[in-house]
Formats: sequence, C-alpha cells, structure tokens
Amino acid sequence: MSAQHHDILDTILARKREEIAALRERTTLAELQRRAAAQDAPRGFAGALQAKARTGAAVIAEIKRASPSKGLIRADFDAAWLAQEYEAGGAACLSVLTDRDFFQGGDEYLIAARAACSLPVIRKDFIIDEWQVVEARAIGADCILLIAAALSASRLRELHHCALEQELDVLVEIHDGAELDLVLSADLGSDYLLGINNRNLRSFETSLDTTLDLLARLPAATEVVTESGIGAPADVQRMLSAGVRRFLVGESLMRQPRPSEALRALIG
Ligand SMILES: O=C(O)c1ccccc1NCC(=O)[C@H](O)[C@H](O)COP(=O)(O)O
Repeated sequence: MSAQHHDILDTILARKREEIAALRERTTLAELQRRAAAQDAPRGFAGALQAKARTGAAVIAEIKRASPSKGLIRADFDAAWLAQEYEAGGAACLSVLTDRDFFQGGDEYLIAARAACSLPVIRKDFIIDEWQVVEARAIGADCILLIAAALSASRLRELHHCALEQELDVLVEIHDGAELDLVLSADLGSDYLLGINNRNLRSFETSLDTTLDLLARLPAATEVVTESGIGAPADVQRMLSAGVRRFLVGESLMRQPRPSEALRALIG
C-alpha cells in the first residue's frame, strides 16, 4: 500500500476545503441560492432509478474522464455526446464528475450533459459543506453524493437536510460496516439512496463482495446502489440474483468506443 493511496481521500478533502474557501471569496450564499432557485425543477433521480429497477437493472452511467486509480480513462471526451449515448443505451440516470484536480471533471460537463438529454444527473464530487450543496442545484444537478467516510454523523445529517431543502435527491455512500453504522446513527429517515462502493480507497482494488457482504445488515426496503468495478454482464447478473437492482458504472463504459452499445450489452 503506498502512502499516496492511503491518503487519497484526505488529499482530496484538503483540496476541497481550499476550493470552498475560494467559492466563499468569489460569491455569496444568497447568489448561489438565487441561481439554484432559477433552475428547472429537479428531474427526480431516485424516481427514475426506481422506475427502471422495477423491470431489471437500473444503471447510473458515469461521465468520468480520469480517476486517481486509473489516470486518463478517455482522451476523446465530449460530455454531451456521452450523455446521449448513455440515454440511448438505456441508462436510468447520469453521474458526472465535477472534481477538476483528481478526475479532470468540471461543472461545465454536468451542465452540457444534462442539457443534451432528459436523464436526471448526480453531481459526483466530494461534498462537505452546504455551499457545495446549493452550488450543485445552481448548476442543475438533480442529486448529490454524500460520502460517509468524509463526514461525521451530524455533518451527514445537516448536509442531507440541506439537500432535501434544495429538492435534491441524495446518494449516501459507504465502503464498509463502520460507515454503515455512521449512516444509520445519522438517522436520515428513508429519503436517501444507499451506495455501497466496491472500491477500497486504500488499495484501489474493487470487489463486488463488498456489496454482497453488507446486504444482510441493511434495514428493510433500503434502496441500494452498487458502485464501482462493474464491467461484465455476469457482474450485473450476480447482483440481480442477490436482489441488487441499481448500479453505478463508469470506467467499463467510458473505455468503449460506443458506450450505448456497451451499456446495452452490460444490462442485456
Ligand atoms: O475511481 C477512483 O479511482 C476513485 C478514487 C478515489 C475516490 C473515488 C474514486 N472513484 C469514484 C467512484 O465512486 C467511481 O467513479 C464510480 O463508483 C464508478 O466506478 P467504476 O465503474 O469502477 O469506474
């Protein structure tokens, strides 16, 4: 295990604190709230997933140019075109990385992707502050990611509350049982999706057993999304057999010349 891997989340969060300080310098919360209120109504992220999950695999297809674990994933990168490919391939929702420094993402990709299709979009970033939540709605996001490993239970509860105030859906992400305990202790009610990320943030290895091992511990009726490391139809089948019907898939689609065909082949 390298020190770089061990510290990736801490490194990203340190950078986020700088970005938040810069955001507070260049605008006001009132201005962000004004921009958020001027957006179209959210498209209903959890509802779109639920509708697809009734009949099979519901996929959140991710627009991710690069990542800390893999470096550059796709050189030929057009967020609007990718969004249309994913919609044509049967995606339920989109995920767009807006982090610049570690994923080569950006707000402009979320804006372009959402404008190019009719799918709901999650802002995939490292959210630790209310200003980022309001900013997510201000750029048109329909859902935000809250990563349990980056938050205390009380911060998670506050940010979840702020997201609901902005009419955003929330995907709360865990990697292990301790993070599940934190989420359950935050007492969020039932108004959130629970993402189980199969990527170990220290080794960067993915194992679908991470999702399968945690299933037995989840409260009844939890809407689970399995995230990371899904690349083959057999992976999807394995999850469906265990009752997991929601998927977040990035790299395996991003590497294909025609992501629409790759997505259709993945979900059958
Ligand atoms: O992808 C990474 O290398 C990564 C590193 C550190 C924190 C988060 C990271 N990824 C974010 C994700 O959760 C994935 O982009 C998402 O689940 C899709 O995974 P995949 O299908 O394996 O690209």
